[in-house]
Amino acid sequence: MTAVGLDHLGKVFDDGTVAVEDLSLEIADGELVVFVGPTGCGKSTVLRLVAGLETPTAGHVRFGGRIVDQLRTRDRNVAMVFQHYALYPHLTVAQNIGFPLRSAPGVSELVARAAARLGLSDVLDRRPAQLSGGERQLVAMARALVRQPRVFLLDEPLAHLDAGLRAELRGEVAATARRIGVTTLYVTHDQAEALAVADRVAVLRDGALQQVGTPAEVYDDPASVFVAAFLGAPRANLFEGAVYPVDGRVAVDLGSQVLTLPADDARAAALLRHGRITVGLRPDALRTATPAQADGASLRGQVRHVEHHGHEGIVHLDAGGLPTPPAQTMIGTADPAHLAGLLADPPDPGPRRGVIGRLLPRAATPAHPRYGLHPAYEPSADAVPDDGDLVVRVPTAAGLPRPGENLTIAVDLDRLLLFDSTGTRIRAQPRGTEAPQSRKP
Ligand SMILES: Nc1ncnc2c1ncn2[C@@H]1O[C@H](COP(=O)(O)OP(=O)(O)OP(=O)(O)O)[C@@H](O)[C@H]1O
Repeated sequence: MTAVGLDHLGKVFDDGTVAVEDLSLEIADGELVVFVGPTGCGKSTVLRLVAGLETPTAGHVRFGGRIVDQLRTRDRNVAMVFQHYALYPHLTVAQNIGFPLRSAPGVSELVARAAARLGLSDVLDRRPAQLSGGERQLVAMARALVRQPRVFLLDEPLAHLDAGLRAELRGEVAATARRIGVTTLYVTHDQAEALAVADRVAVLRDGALQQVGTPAEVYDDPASVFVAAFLGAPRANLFEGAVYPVDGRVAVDLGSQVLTLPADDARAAALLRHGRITVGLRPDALRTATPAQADGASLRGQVRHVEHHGHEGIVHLDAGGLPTPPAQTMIGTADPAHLAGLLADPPDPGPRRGVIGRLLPRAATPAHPRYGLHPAYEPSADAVPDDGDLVVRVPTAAGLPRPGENLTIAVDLDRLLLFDSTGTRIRAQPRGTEAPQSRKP
């Protein structure tokens, strides 16, 4: 078993496609790291580089401290399982699992052990056609593990299974990798699967590592708006916001509603350096409240629709927020020059005019003295699109609201996620480094 090191790893294909860019990561012996990201972000290429199926154009791959760039795949002792595995239809399960060992001594014992690890002991005499899809996938894994590889590479191993089986098997896959203690790199585009199985999650975007951490770290403490948006379902609510000081507090203006943080909030000083921000609210950082409980940490909204999920409802509210453009969350950061051009010269006519119109500077008011770009919610403009909804989880036991109802939503301010215009998280500052305007008189 082996620690795996990726040192400034890069892969540019002959046609110029940059699949992996300057990726550095240390994966501990026996650790299970899941690479997750949208399609085309370079996940599979990372696995292929580790396996030796591709040659890096920059950087190195290390196994146990030794650079393995020159080693051929078969000399690296890695086992790979792909989404589309191929079992031999005319061989039994036992013969399929033992196939990589051919006639090595002790095959039947090794096969029995690998089968037992994956719960396949009772089906060893069957042929693949007599197995379920999930069992076939487990046979492919057992076959990969029977050679006792140094590194286990799984590329979307469950992607072709239906959702129920996927959820069932992902626990089994993770448990098996941990039981064997083999260092595992696991690729998926399914964020729920990543959070469920990983020791650490590595989030990739456009070939570059965005963040790596335990599932709790990347979910609760995302480094960027992309990571916040990519991980979690329902997705984090993301709204455009403006920040300014007001009455000794810091206002986070969502256009038609304002959240306020006390000036001594550890994030206040950093926040006040940004006029416009993106505000992230995870649905589980919100809960319904009575109007009497409302203070600076609440929002109001009218229920648009409710999805019943058995134990809970997912409630969509119109809270008047202006959604963060997808370009900023999922595809790329909006180019400020491009945005400035649009603001100066909005396209006319067109469906985007309403949205851009709401971004245009509005007249300064005493409450908004310093910043021109407030996301003003204009009821007279185009209807707010559905993706501007505030999404909240409500336990079914508490009784689900009905469309049209007006709700007060308490916001857990400690879990308010704030991002600057480049999508980078605005974090609390260590004491003593606050900007002058946030200091108490
Ligand atoms: N042989 C190749 N030649 C040129 N470009 C390639 C090659 N293989 C992959 N790419 C490109 O490299 C990028 C990363 O591909 P990769 O398969 O690693 O992504 P991925 O994150 O695994 O995607 P998916 O989730 O869709 O499998 C993509 O833009 C892809 O089109």
